[in-house]
Amino acid sequence: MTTSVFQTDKKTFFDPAKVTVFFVLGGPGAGKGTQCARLVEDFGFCHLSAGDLLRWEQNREGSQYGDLIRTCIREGTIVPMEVTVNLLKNAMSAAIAENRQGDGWADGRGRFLIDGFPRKMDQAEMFEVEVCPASLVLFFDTTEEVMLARLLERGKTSGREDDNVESIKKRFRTYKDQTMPVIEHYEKFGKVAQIDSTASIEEVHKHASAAVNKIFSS
Ligand SMILES: Nc1ncnc2c1ncn2[C@@H]1O[C@H](COP(=O)(O)OP(=O)(O)O)[C@@H](O)[C@H]1O
Ligand SMILES: O=c1ccn([C@@H]2O[C@H](COP(=O)(O)OP(=O)(O)O)[C@@H](O)[C@H]2O)c(=O)[nH]1
Repeated sequence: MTTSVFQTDKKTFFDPAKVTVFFVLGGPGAGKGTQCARLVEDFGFCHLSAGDLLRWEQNREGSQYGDLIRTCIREGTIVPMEVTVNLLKNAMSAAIAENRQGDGWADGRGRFLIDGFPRKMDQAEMFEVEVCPASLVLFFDTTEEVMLARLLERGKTSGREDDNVESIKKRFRTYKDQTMPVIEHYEKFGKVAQIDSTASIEEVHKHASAAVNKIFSS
């Protein structure tokens, strides 16, 4: 059976006013996923990686988007926003319906780290209209040299089709052209915490955790 990712239509199954969202951005291999895992331990976030959701949809039996997603990921381009935003919405609804326990999850509330999203201005706009505004963008920043080395190392075991030099170069280009303007947009609103992710995992985590704490204690 072919089921659509658009099952929530335009409605969300949760109260956006009760939801706290942090976007997590940075170049490919900057350390977004690694830091999200640590922040989940600290703050009880639900970590949703847009890339992981797309890979899941790509492999889902009956998905009409499998080929489209596979091509975009290999070419380092961005999957049309409707697909990604709806996957995120569905995953957020499911997390809230799970009745999670812990910090910030009582009474239909939820805390989300949305990792690797929004990668392009149109996605940011659609998410803010259809779901909710983000409280903060955690921006993990390092050099292409560092990211390349990390991705090639990760590629030895990740099994990801895009952890190879050719795809990585294309992802760097997309990041510069499409994602940097998103970060610049949020900077204008004072909503970016820029963290140098060249340092050790522990050191980067200290800064990320402090940035999140600042929001929750304000
Ligand atoms: N601060 C760090 N120092 C060294 N290696 C790191 C650091 N952060 C992440 N890594 C490693 O770099 C690779 C890419 O990190 P990952 O979190 O998957 O990046 P992203 O989600 O931004 O693509 C992984 O293999 C990870 O273990
Ligand atoms: O909102 C998103 C997030 C990811 N992707 C695609 O998924 C790939 C992998 O993204 P992920 O965040 O998993 O990896 P990263 O490149 O940050 O390591 C990207 O290059 C894009 O092709 C996308 O189209 N839209």
